[in-house]
Amino acid sequence: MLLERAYAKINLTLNVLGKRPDGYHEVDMVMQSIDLSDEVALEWLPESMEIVMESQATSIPLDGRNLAVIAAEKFLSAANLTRGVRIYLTKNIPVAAGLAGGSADAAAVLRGLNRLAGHPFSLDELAELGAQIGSDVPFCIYNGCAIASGRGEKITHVQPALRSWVVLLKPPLYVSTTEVYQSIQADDFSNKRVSSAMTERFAKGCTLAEIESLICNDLQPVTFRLYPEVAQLHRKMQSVSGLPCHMSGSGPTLFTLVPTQSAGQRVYNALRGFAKDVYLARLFQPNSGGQTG
Ligand SMILES: C[C@](O)(CO)[C@H](O)COP(=O)(O)OP(=O)(O)OC[C@H]1O[C@@H](n2ccc(N)nc2=O)[C@H](O)[C@@H]1O
Ligand SMILES: Nc1ncnc2c1ncn2[C@@H]1O[C@H](COP(=O)(O)OP(=O)(O)OP(=O)(O)O)[C@@H](O)[C@H]1O
Repeated sequence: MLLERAYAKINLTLNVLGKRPDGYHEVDMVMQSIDLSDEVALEWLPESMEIVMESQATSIPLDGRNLAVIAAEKFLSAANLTRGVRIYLTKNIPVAAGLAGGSADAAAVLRGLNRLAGHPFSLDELAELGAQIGSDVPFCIYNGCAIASGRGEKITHVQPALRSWVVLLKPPLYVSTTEVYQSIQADDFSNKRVSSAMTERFAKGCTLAEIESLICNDLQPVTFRLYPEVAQLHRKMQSVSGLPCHMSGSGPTLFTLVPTQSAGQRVYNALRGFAKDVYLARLFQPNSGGQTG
C-alpha cells in the first residue's frame, strides 16, 4: 500500500483577465499549498482490471465521476497499463470549497501511481496529464507556491515563498466553480496581473503586512453577489478577527493570514464561537529537494 498526501491550496491573487474562445477564462494567480490535506492510499489489484475507490467521505461520488478515479484512468491509459487499482481516500479537505480538494486528490493519484509503476513520467509530464482533468490539477502536482496562468494550467514556480499560518472558515454551503465563472460580468474583469508584484515582495523578504495589500480575488464579488450569506460571514470574520479576510478560488472558503501559530490559534478560537468549519493550517512548501515524480 502506497500513501500520497493531497494538499489543499489557497489563492493569494486571482485576476480574471477575460473570456477565451474555448469557454474558459484567462487567469493570473498566485497559488499556495497549505498543510490541510487528504490522504490517498493506492495498491495494484492482482486479479482485477477494475479501479475500485473507497472513502470515509459520504458527500462525494466514488465512481467514475470522482477526480481520483478519472486520474487513475488517465494514468493507466497514458502508461499503456491494463491493471486494476484500489484507491482509498481519507477526505479532510472540505468539498466544493474553493480549496481544490478534488484536484489535489487527482494529482496525488497521478504522483502515487507513477511511483507504483516505477516512474514512467516526469513531474512535468504528470502536470500535462493533470491539465486534461482540471485547471487546478497541474499546480497540485507540484505544490508549494506558483504563479498559474492560461486557464490555470501554466505553472511558474515561485521561490522564496511567504512563510505564514492561515485560518480558514468554510461557510456551510457548496459553491459550483462553473456557476461562479458563468456569472462574471464585464466589470469583474481586471486588466492587471498582481502576481509578479506579489512575488517580487516575497523575494525582497517583505512582511505579511506589506504583502496583505496585494491579496486579491476577482471572483470574490461574483460569489458574494450569488451568495450574500458568504459576504455576511466575510464581514463578521473581519470584525471578529480584526484582520483582513479574503476568499479562496471560487469560494466559499474565507481565509486570513497570521504570522504565528499562536496568533492563528487566537483567531481560530474566536471564529469557532460562530462557525463550525474552521481550520488552522500552515502554508506548505515541499522539501527543498522537491517531490519525486
Ligand atoms: C477557481 C480556481 O479554483 C482558482 O484556482 C480555478 O480557476 C478553477 O479550477 P478547476 O476547478 O480545476 O476548474 P476546471 O475543472 O478546469 O473547470 C471547471 C469550470 O470552471 C470554469 N473555468 C475554470 C477555469 C478557468 N480558467 N476558466 C473557467 O471558466 C469552466 O466553466 C469550467 O467548466
Ligand atoms: N476526490 C474528490 N474530492 C472532492 N470532490 C470531488 C472529488 N471528485 C469529484 N468531486 C466533485 O467535484 C466537485 C468540486 O469539488 P472540489 O472539492 O474539488 O471543489 P473546489 O475545492 O471548489 O475546487 P476548485 O478550487 O478546484 O474549484 C464536487 O461537486 C464533488 O462532488
